[in-house]
Amino acid sequence: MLGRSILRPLERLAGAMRQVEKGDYSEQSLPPARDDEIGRLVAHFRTMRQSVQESRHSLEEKVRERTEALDHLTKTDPLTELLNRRGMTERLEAEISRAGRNNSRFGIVWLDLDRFKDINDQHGHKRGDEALIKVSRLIRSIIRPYDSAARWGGDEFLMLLQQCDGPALELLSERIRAAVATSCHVDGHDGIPVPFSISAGTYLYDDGDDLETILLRADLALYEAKEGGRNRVSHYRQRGPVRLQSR
Ligand SMILES: Nc1nc2c(ncn2[C@@H]2O[C@H](COP(=O)(O)OP(=O)(O)OP(=O)(O)O)[C@@H](O)[C@H]2O)c(=O)[nH]1
Repeated sequence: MLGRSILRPLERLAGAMRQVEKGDYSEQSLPPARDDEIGRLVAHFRTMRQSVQESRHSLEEKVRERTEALDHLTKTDPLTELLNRRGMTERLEAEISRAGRNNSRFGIVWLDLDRFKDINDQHGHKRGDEALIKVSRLIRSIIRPYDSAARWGGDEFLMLLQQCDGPALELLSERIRAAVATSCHVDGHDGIPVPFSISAGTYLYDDGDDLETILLRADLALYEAKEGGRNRVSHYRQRGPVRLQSR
């Protein structure tokens, strides 16, 4: 009698508690509802289990949100809010394996402000920062929604253009160069606008390329654009030397 009415219900309740301890909030076979102390104990347990489950869920949700925010921060450049080098490296690596799987191609534009040191030296670091922000906004307004842009460091920007071919890469990089040259400036002394320009090197992914090769070749093209006189875009050609594209 004592066993059936008291000990067995208490054993079932203890079993249900152990389940909750293990993180299992499913409806355990609790003793049936009854109007006595055991029944009230079971009812309290149900309420407590629900409240523990809700708190845990909300805590997990907060941790997930914070982790996402932190992840975003570690991959974002604070000045321009573009990706930083780390964020872009991750995208590039993902794109390289996607291109390998799908036999698709993508393009890289490596862009660098021309004589940026002079802007800093003559008009101040704040104006230099403004120039970087202007370039970043312009890039964002020109690339397509599924492309990515990063501030690679200092006055260098890197763009990843998905599903790209040679003509599209040339068109887009040239559009960015021309837009900076015609519409970007910093406010110089006495409010006189001081225009500035960028140089860019491009590279189109080829089968089997790794990250290092891609970056090296885009950088080589950029170097050629600088050597060629700046305010120009140079395209690295597969199986051949870099050829300069004139303005
Ligand atoms: N305002 C500002 N300047 C920066 C920042 N990061 C790097 N720089 C400056 O960017 C300049 C980069 O100049 P360089 O790459 O050496 O060369 P450049 O003057 O742009 O000349 P070319 O690239 O040869 O055309 C340096 O003076 C850095 O101090 C930044 O966050 N803000």
